[in-house]
Amino acid sequence: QLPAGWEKRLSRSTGTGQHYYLNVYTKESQWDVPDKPAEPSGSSGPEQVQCSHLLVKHRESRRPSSWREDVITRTKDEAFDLVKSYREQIVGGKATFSELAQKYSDCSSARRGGDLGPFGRGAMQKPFEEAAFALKPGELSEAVSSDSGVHIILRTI
Ligand SMILES: N=C(N)NCCC[C@H](NC(=O)[C@@H]1CCC/C1=C\[C@H](COP(=O)(O)O)NC(=O)[C@@H](N)Cc1ccccc1)C(N)=O
Repeated sequence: QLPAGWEKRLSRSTGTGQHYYLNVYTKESQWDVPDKPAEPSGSSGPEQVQCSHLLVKHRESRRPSSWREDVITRTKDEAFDLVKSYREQIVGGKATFSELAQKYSDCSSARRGGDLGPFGRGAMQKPFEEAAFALKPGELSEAVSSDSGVHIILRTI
């Protein structure tokens, strides 16, 4: 008899008829026979987060163009330096995240102060997702590099 919240499943991948155990709440699976009731919230943290971001693109960005500049030629290093200076202004209270995102973000979300709305895992590029889901609400990330460019991420919810 399994503890509450677990289902015993037959593994198709191993083919040796091995059983694994599925947490019916989080859909996370494990090989070991569970010895206590399944936790409703998995170890992968929140289901969804809401974030704003400020994106500085560079010449190696997957799409080196934005509403701000038709052809973006700054180098990746210059993008990192810009993002760090924006982060310092925000942390130092010289400007708000929203003001700087509206002025400087190379993402169309700039017009909404960088707000991306709520998203779950799987929506954003991996480096962006990992950084976003590691933040607590209200926390500001360090510079994060994705194929789009260099971001700072503010988790709002
Ligand atoms: N809400 C979603 N699910 N929208 C799809 C996100 C696709 C996702 N995007 C990213 O991972 C990066 C990080 C955040 C923004 C972003 C990239 C680009 C800018 O970079 P570029 O694509 O020119 O390289 N901005 C966007 O996508 C915008 N539509 C985001 C947005 C704008 C306004 C309102 C809501 C969302 C991806 N898997 O590529």
